Amino acid sequence: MYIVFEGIDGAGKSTQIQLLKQWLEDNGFRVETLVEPTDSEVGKLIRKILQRPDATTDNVQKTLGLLFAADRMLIMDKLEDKSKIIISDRSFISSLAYQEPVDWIEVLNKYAKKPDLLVLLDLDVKKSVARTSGEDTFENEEFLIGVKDNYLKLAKNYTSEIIDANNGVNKVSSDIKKVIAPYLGICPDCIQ
Ligand SMILES: Nc1ncnc2c1ncn2[C@@H]1O[C@H](COP(=O)(O)OP(=O)(O)O)[C@@H](O)[C@H]1O
Ligand SMILES: Cc1cn([C@H]2C[C@H](O)[C@@H](COP(=O)(O)OP(=O)(O)O)O2)c(=O)[nH]c1=O
Repeated sequence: MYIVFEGIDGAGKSTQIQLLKQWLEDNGFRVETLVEPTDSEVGKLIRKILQRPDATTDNVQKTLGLLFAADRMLIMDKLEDKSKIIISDRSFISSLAYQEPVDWIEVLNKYAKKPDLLVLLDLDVKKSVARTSGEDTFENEEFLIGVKDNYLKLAKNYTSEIIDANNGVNKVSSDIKKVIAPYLGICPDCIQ
């Protein structure tokens, strides 16, 4: 099963993926976690470009769209592993939410694997900006308001669960477990 966590910067993806991984392993599942951008040569270049002051300009955004698509091709084989649950921190859906024009981004990601389940952590933009160091020029309110709206529209195109990420860590984690349990045959009532 390929599960993708999405959400704006600082939504709690990394935090929740670690908690979910531990819980699934405690329930007897084998789990592998991935992150986009990856730690490949392409991913490293992306992280460098993200810190440019002009990262949100049209041309740099189009460059990033190309690079993100190239970067994720390097992990496509890992997503086919049926022996474990793959949980990814971001996916091509991030490109559809952050970059534009969407029709071009869709073509670039034609060969990207679609998730069996999209978990969208929906966080207020003000909390996102407060939580992130503001390193990447993406982490500004006006830009992230658009990204948040894009995610809510995109979620309708996939098997998805939208989680209120404004709650405390444990409440968010419990909400995630409750919605994921049925997909994996775990009894929801067994969850604290
Ligand atoms: N539910 C939460 N409430 C308050 N702070 C949180 C919550 N979840 C995560 N954080 C904090 O917000 C920051 C971003 O969390 P992180 O899991 O790295 O988000 P993401 O991976 O989506 O960027 C971290 O400092 C983390 O400790
Ligand atoms: C994977 C991906 C990420 N991004 C953006 C989202 C983030 O701002 C940044 C990735 O940095 P990241 O370290 O993932 O930030 P965070 O975990 O706080 O979201 O790149 C895109 O714009 N398109 C993409 O396809």
